[in-house]
Amino acid sequence: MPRFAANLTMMFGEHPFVDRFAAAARAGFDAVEYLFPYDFDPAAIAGALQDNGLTQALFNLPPGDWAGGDRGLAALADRREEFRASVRTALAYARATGAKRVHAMSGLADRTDGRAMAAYRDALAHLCDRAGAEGLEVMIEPINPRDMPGYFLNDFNMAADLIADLGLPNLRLQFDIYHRQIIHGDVLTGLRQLMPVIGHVQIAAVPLRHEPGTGELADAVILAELDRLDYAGFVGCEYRPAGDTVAGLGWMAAFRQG
Ligand SMILES: O=C(O)C(=O)[C@H](O)CO
Ligand SMILES: [Mg+2]
Repeated sequence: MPRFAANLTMMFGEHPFVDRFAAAARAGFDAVEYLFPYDFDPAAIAGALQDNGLTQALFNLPPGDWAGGDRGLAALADRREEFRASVRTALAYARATGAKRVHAMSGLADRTDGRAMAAYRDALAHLCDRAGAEGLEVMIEPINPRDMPGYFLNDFNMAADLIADLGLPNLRLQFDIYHRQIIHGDVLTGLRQLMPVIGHVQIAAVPLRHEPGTGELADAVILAELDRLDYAGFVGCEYRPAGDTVAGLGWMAAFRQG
């Protein structure tokens, strides 16, 4: 049975961010993820987790100036020191919350640019070293170019090759089923081939990124395949509810019963 984590950036938007933890717990989740906790004190996030009996599955490193268009820093050759500062910040939140994995967004850069690739490799080596010393895994996630034009890591084969080539023991793939379907399709084969390097999975319907089961994929078959492959990690529910979050959770009950 997949262990679902509510994505509090996208779900439970009916509530202010800090109240989404309680809402997720009331809805039956025992784990959460989100993009960025940095508007809040680490102790406040840790308290919200503890008060509601929740595990922190994943969160992202600071992405740079998100409102200004940044989508991560790792592949940005001119932002090396800022990236390294973002590592220190993220690790402080991981320590406070007990999170065991972080996602480093690559940023917007041309994947054929050798300087960007060198910066990315250097950034991942640095992050994996610092995170590994604290028992954490580092995720990299291919993101589809329709949602994020110009994103450096936009291909699952590129991510898998990089993980193999870098050989960093705690560098893993974040397999977002939504992005996989848009970039390549062939979701089940991708899961079967890449399972040895997958550290986190996320799910949403394609193409509208609403509740699983409402799009073009057989999401129940995909989730059953994760069980068949003995995937023991989290499945982040990184979708935008079509309406009220709780009213839209029927897909999960049906899956659990099925
Ligand atoms: O967009 C996604 O799919 C993510 O998981 C990132 O963390 C943020 O864009
Ligand atoms: Mg994702």
